[in-house]
Amino acid sequence: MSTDLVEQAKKSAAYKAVDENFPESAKVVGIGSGSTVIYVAERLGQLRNKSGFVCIPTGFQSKQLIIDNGLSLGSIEQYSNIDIAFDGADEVDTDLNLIKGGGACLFQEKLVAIASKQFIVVADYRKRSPSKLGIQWTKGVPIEIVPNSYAKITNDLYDLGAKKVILRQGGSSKAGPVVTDNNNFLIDADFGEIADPVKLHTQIKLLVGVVETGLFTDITTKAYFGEENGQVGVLTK
Ligand SMILES: O=C[C@H](O)[C@H](O)[C@H](O)COP(=O)(O)O
Repeated sequence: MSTDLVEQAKKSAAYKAVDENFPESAKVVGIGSGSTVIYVAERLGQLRNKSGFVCIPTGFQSKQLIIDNGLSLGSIEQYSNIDIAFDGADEVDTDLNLIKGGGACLFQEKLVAIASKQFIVVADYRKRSPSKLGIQWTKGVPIEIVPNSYAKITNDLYDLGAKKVILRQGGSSKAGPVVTDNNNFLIDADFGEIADPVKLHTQIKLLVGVVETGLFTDITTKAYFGEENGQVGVLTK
């Protein structure tokens, strides 16, 4: 698989999503996290009226994207009504449910997403599931947790039917677990193919110590997929 092809797919999806959805009247815009949304920020930075709206970040990387592209930075505390938000996804099912959090940013992403009138997903062709979640993205559902609850939650997730539960590690970049922008830990819990994402999200969310899950259900307005052939596919409810 060519890296150039994937990169071009991300860029095409992001540019088209901005061009087709960004309202001239938008005053508050949510900016997601990850490698695809880089192109959203780039495109927004090319707009003539870029000083006419404020951008709400979903984490450290997102904040840097806003600054680097000459956009105005605001906060969710100042602006809790967002006109439109753009974000990436790790997997999108045919009902526009998502798995997010592969880059450890899911909590702030969900806060911005649910505060937005329109939530537009941008992704490359590898993220599109032919049916349910858990088919394309097999690393598990990312779950942000309060650090000292990880052992208990790990057991609880197995009780809920998880096949594999991993406390995400920093790898060669950090000895020990990944720490999120909110100073929490992340668990990746593999449930295989997810028949009912709303039910699974609810069950996990009820566990003591869980801050948020990477299952985004009933939030997405549209998803843009950069395809291998250079086209962009759009999925709408
Ligand atoms: O935590 C990270 C976010 O949920 C990202 O939006 C997601 O992982 C997709 O990222 P990318 O665009 O790099 O595939």
